[in-house]
Amino acid sequence: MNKRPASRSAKGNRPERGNGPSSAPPVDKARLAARDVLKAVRERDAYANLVLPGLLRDRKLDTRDAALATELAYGASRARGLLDAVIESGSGRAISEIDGGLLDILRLGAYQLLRTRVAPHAAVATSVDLTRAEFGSGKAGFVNAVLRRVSEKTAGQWVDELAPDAAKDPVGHLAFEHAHPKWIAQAFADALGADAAELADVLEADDTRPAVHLVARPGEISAEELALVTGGEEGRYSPYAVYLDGGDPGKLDAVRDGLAGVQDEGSQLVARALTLAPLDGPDSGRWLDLCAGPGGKAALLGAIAEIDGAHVDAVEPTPHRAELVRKTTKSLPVTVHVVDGRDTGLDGGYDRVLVDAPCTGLGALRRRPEARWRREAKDVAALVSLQRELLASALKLVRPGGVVVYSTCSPHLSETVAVIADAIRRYGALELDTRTLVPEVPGVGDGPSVQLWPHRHGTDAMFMAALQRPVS
Ligand SMILES: C[S@@+](CC[C@H](N)C(=O)[O-])C[C@H]1O[C@@H](n2cnc3c(N)ncnc32)[C@H](O)[C@@H]1O
Repeated sequence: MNKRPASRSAKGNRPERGNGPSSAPPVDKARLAARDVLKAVRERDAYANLVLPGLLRDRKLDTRDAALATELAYGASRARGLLDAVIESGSGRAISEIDGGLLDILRLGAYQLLRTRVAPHAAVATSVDLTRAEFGSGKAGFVNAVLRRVSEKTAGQWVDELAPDAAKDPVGHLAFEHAHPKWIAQAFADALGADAAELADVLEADDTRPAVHLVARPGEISAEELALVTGGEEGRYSPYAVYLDGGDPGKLDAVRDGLAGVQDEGSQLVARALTLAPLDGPDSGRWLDLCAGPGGKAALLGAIAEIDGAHVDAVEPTPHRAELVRKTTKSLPVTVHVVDGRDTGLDGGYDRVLVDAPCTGLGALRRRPEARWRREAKDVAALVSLQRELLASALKLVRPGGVVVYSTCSPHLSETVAVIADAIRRYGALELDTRTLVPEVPGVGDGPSVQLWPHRHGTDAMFMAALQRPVS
């Protein structure tokens, strides 16, 4: 099991009183913030990465406390399945029998014990303090007893004791060890195919905080200039990408002024591939983004369209997401349509159509800490039928000889190659060698489609395939 980077011990964290009895001992700000994130995720299905930043701001946590709160909140959210198995074993109770408020604290404590270098006594003591402050001494005794039992074994020993047998169920074993639901680990193994030996690396990459990727808007600023003004590093693959080590990209002048945006390099490659795809016949400049919200790819397509003298119609049925597309594409040759991509009412004849389909998002789990425990295998079927309908609609809207690029931020085979195979069978679309549209990127699979991976490329696990509508 991987060890997280050093986290500071409880000592030195500035204490704060919880909501409990005034005689309760103080609890530190960072752990209280992390606990409140776990609580929001559990009680109101909140997204950890949306709750935490506001909370850090409102409570004015200093840099060190904010870093610890982030590490604990995100880490415990990601590792939930593993932590719960250990807590069940340590408490002798099913998770469903443990009060939710105590469970948040136990998860936080177990995470510190198993996956950080926080001193065990500090992990236990701060959890007990937090419990006593909020729930009283009786419950604090329970938390103390459970965490002491958790601390009796290392992470590796817990895995040896609780994970499925590696010889009989290798995927189940790795899934447990790397804190992923087995169905997701299996989906990754299926997509890796002959390279399934890389499964541990993919799972590990999901637990690694991704670098911030910026996109330098073509026509506004070059990646070289953006790297210079931000102190970042030019991307390896996309000519528009710049990597940042950290910090708040929203505070960068280039982002505030609209010269650059935050966008995973894989997404940049997808939008660019659409503009590079060979057409049968001339490009009249009619481009369509059929699933545009919140507008990351539409903005890059719009910027390239401006240079190429083209125009982008951007479709998004959800009004508030359509508004986001409008904001990101302001002053670009992009028209937003708040309609369903399956029935747009738009005139066909487009040269290039992007279907960046709604999907399980399994390829972007590193960005959404709790997402892996929220998604269920049964979600896939409904998404696949929507994906097929959207791709069918795109193939009607594109002109003969025009190109549709279908993409997902998921490597799940049902959402990727199976959707493409279905479209080829039903509509006679011709599949292009999509690898030629990302010529600088190695290791994208055996083709004709392209699969990117976080552990190989540092991008989200984006899939893309280019289909051409036959001329006759
Ligand atoms: C993966 S996101 C697209 C991300 C976007 N291309 C970007 O780069 O920012 C999928 C989008 O499809 C939208 N969507 C869902 N159902 C749709 C439908 N029936 N027609 C068109 N878009 C749909 C979702 O609201 C969501 O905004």
